[in-house]
Amino acid sequence: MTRPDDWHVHLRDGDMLATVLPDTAQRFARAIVMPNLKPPVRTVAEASAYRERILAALPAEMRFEPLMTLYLTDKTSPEDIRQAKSSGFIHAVKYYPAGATTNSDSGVTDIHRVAAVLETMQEVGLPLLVHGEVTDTDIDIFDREAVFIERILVPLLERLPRLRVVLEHITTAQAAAFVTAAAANVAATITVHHLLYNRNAMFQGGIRPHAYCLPVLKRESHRLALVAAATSGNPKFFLGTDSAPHLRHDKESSCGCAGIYSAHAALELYAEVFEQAGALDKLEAFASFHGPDFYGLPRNQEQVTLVKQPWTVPAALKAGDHALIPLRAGETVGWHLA
Ligand SMILES: NC(=O)N[C@@H](CC(=O)O)C(=O)O
Ligand SMILES: [Zn+2]
Ligand SMILES: [Zn+2]
Repeated sequence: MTRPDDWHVHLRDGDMLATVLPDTAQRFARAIVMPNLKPPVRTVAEASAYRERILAALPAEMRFEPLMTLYLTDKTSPEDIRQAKSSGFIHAVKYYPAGATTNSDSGVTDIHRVAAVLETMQEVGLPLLVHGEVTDTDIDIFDREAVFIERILVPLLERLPRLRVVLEHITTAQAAAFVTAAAANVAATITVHHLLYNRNAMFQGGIRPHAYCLPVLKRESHRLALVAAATSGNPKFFLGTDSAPHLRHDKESSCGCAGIYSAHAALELYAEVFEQAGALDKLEAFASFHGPDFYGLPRNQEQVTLVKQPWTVPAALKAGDHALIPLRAGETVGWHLA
C-alpha cells in the first residue's frame, strides 16, 4: 500500500522523543506533531526549534517529515497565524480547551477570546485541530465530546463556516455523524485504540491504567460507529494514532496520566480492524490518501507492505532508565510491517 502518514501523534521531547520517533518514522512518512509539550509550542520560533530537535533525533537511515503545529492560547495573535502560514512547515493550530487533557492548562480558557485568531485562520486556510471535549466538572466524562460539539463546535462553524477543522480522535457516534453531515472543510481523525476497544477494556479483570486515554473509551455502540466511519471510504475520516507515551510510573498511579502508546504497532493494528470489518480494501485510502488530500499535500510515492503474520509485542519498551508500556504489551498483533 502507499506509505501512510499519521495525522495526530505526540512525539514529546528529549529521551522520550528519541525512544518513540523511530516507531513512528518506520511506519509513517509524515506526521502532524502535537504541540502540548511543557511549555507548549506556541510560536513559529518554538515550532522551528522543536522541528530541528525532531530531525536531529531521527536515525540516519530513516526518512520522516514532521508537520508542525502551534498550540492555541489566549495570547496567540493573528500575526502568529500569518507567520505560521507563511513558515511552510507549520500546517495547523491545535485547540486544547484549558484543562481538557495532558498539558492543556495553557489552553484556551474561552473560545470567544480567540475570535480574531480564528477569523485569520479561516482567511489564510490554516486548519484548526480540536480536542473536542468540554471540561465542566458537572458534565459526565462520557458526554464531554457530544456536549462539546453542541455547545462549542456547532456555533463556531456557524460563525466561521469556511474554517477548516479537524475534530481529533473522535470517540462517539455523535461525532462521526456530525463530521459526516458537515461541510467539506470539516474532517476527523480516528485512533486505532478507539476502533479496537470499548470502555470495558479499562476494567477488564481489574483497573487497567494503560487503557486510559482522553477522550475516554466509550461504549460498544460508539466503537461500532467509529469502525463504520473509518471503513466507509468517506474522505473526511483519516488515520491519527494519538500515540501518547507516558512513563510506566505515570500510568500505574493513583492518578494516572491519560494516553495510550500505539506507534510501535499502529499500522499493523489498523490492519486488524479493517480486516475484521471485511474492509481491508479501504485501509489505504484511510491511512494514505484522505489525510494529505484534506491538508492539500501530495500523497506519498513510496509503498509499505503489511504481511499477515502474528508477532508478540514486548511487555515493556525502554525510555531512558524508565519503562514505557505499549498498547497490546505482551500480546499478539496479527499483521507485521515487512
Ligand atoms: N490523548 C491522551 O489521552 N493524551 C494526550 C493528549 C490528548 O491527545 O488529549 C497526551 O498528550 O498525553
Ligand atoms: Zn487530545
Ligand atoms: Zn493527542
